[in-house]
Amino acid sequence: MVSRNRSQVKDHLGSKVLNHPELRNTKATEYMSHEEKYRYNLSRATAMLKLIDEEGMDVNEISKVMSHTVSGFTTPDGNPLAVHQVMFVPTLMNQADDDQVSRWLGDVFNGTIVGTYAQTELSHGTFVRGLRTTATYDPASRTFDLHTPDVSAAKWWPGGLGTTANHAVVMAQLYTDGQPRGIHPFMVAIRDRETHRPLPGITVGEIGPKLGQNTLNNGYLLFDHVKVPRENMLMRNARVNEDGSYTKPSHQKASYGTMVFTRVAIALDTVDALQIAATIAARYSIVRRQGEPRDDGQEPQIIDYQTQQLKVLPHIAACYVLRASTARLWEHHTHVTSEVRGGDTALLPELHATACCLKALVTQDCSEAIEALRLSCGGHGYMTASRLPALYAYATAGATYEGENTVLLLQTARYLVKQAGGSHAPPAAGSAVTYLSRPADDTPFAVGSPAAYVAAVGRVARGRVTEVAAALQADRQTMPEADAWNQSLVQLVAAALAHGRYFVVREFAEVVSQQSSSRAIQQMLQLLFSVYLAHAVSRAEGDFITYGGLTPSDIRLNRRHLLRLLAELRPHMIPLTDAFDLPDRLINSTLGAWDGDVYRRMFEQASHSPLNTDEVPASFHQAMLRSKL
Ligand SMILES: CCCCCCCCCCCCC/C=C/C(=O)SCCNC(=O)CCNC(=O)[C@H](O)C(C)(C)COP(=O)(O)OP(=O)(O)OC[C@H]1O[C@@H](n2cnc3c(N)ncnc32)[C@H](O)[C@@H]1OP(=O)(O)O
Ligand SMILES: Cc1cc2nc3c(=O)[nH]c(=O)nc-3n(C[C@H](O)[C@H](O)[C@H](O)COP(=O)(O)OP(=O)(O)OC[C@H]3O[C@@H](n4cnc5c(N)ncnc54)[C@H](O)[C@@H]3O)c2cc1C
Repeated sequence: MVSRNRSQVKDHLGSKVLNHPELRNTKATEYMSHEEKYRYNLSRATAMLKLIDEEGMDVNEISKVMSHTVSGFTTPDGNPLAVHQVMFVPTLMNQADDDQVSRWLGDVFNGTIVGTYAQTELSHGTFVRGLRTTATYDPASRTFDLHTPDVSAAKWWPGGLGTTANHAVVMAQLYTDGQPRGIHPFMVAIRDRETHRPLPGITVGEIGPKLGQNTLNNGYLLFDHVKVPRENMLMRNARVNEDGSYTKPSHQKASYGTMVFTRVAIALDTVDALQIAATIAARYSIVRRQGEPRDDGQEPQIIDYQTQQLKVLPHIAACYVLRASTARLWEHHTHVTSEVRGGDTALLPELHATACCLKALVTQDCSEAIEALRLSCGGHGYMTASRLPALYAYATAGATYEGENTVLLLQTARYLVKQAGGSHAPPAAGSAVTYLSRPADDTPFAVGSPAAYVAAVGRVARGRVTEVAAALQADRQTMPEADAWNQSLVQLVAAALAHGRYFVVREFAEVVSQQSSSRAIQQMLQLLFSVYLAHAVSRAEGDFITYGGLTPSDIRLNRRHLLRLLAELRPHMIPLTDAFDLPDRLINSTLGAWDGDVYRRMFEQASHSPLNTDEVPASFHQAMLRSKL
């Protein structure tokens, strides 16, 4: 199929998904049991998978179908096949060798093999080198023995593992020739393909309810000396030969590639959730009137309160700014992955550093923003039917999975301090860290000049990174490395976030400067950028004084400037969120429908409460009257 651009894909999806015979009719899932919800979400996830197959979509198209905008409609409680699609299949494509790909991929695509990515264990998630599931090679039988030494080493969390998958890519400590070789991926059958019963030696099940995403079907998995053929170790990178000899991968962390891809996908996708939340809050803030009537006799629309503008409008600007940088990261990932497949891993360290940093920055910003948007809807934002709680649950999961955010920011910081100290290979042309080896940009700060703001954001990043690099270097002279690192953790995290912010604003500056199709669009992008920048300064005033070259007077001016910009943006709020092009059925919120008919929808959803079926529910007689006796 010919590759389509973003909006064509959206239109195409709009008709394909919203009119699909197995997907178009939705049910409210709030009152379903855990099992019913799972069945409902699984059957819709399966229909979606078939659609992807029928359409022959490429990875970019699949990323749109899997995006939260669409998957929130197809699988509102979490997609039990998400990890199959986003992690299991990409792991096979990138880490299995050609023979293995041809052996498995047919069955993956015809739906016989359904998989998960089983890495995290009960006692280890972050510290991957500490995983304790073992895979010990026996040259005599040419098999690996997969084993869980005790319950704390049980795999715990993999999505779809609970009751959906029949295979898993298992990350385990490889032992061969009597030597530990580190973490490697193994393709393991965990359930019978026909009966779906767990295979001998396998203990598997679902882990239980969570904050949200309850049909992701997260599971546990234990191995009791399960034999796996040699050919099931994924061998594109490292190899174990028949005699047990070991060939190292071309890059020490080659087997971490799936995590890099998924971090990039999560960063891109969490912006989708923010767009939905921003649309809901914007529409509600227009419809909702409350307060002392004004001269026209009407109570004010809540968006006309300055405080409400601050709660809502900067997050609309963030949707535009974060969308640009995450889309850029996605393209960059595609480029670096093809280089790596060709054997050139030079760009991998920086891709890893950028993916870690953006995944963390975006999920942190978006979950904080969605919570602010929920609060901006007052009491009604607390209702499930507003959709805001589920959007929050989705975004905040992204702050933990695929690398807990603090841990990921420390990975970025590690790269940055090495760059600042010159102890890493110099950055390639076009690198995002060249600013660290150049003099600081001394463009004077001026309220109203985006370029001056971008320069200040750059000075904050540079100042943060060089300061913590120097502190770390000094501490290293007097204490062990681990203690020196620990002394600087908080500042390292702040430095990585500041670097991420600089990356984001530079990318958007480029988008604004390259936009040439319409003057009006360029002006609107400039206004959005100004709001984002002024808000970024207002969130980190101390940093901008300490490192950014701003004076207390600049800070005061920026506060006023931000409020003026918000008033300027306010009339454009609805067109700017309409431009996300989200049909009501995809938004699925009582507060966020296009027609603004909020109160009727709220009543309508209340009518679904099973407690309203009878005037007096049976429970009253069973529980309350009895307790009076
Ligand atoms: C198709 C798109 C659709 C969009 C839809 C999106 C929907 C989203 C739904 C997805 C559902 C997600 C489900 C969630 C799944 C999971 O959570 S899977 C489990 C994920 N787990 C983690 O992320 C664990 C985090 N921990 C780590 O990654 C690592 O342990 C660590 C913190 C990076 C440390 O690793 P370790 O091996 O201990 O590192 P060191 O030995 O200390 O070495 C550090 C050096 O290695 C370099 N490095 C580390 N990682 C990478 C990498 N991935 N690539 C390249 N290089 C790497 C690092 O930079 C250091 O280099 P040097 O400084 O040069 O030494
Ligand atoms: C919804 C969901 C889905 C998931 N899906 C999967 C899946 O499909 N497959 C899979 O394998 N896993 C999955 N996971 C697991 C997930 O990847 C881990 O939970 C995540 O990587 C965090 O690891 P952890 O739980 O060990 O956190 P911990 O590392 O225990 O974090 C606890 C605290 O310790 C801090 N901390 C830990 N180490 C350091 C350090 N070195 N320096 C500073 N602070 C540190 C953290 O910052 C955090 O504050 C999923 C998790 C969730 C919530």
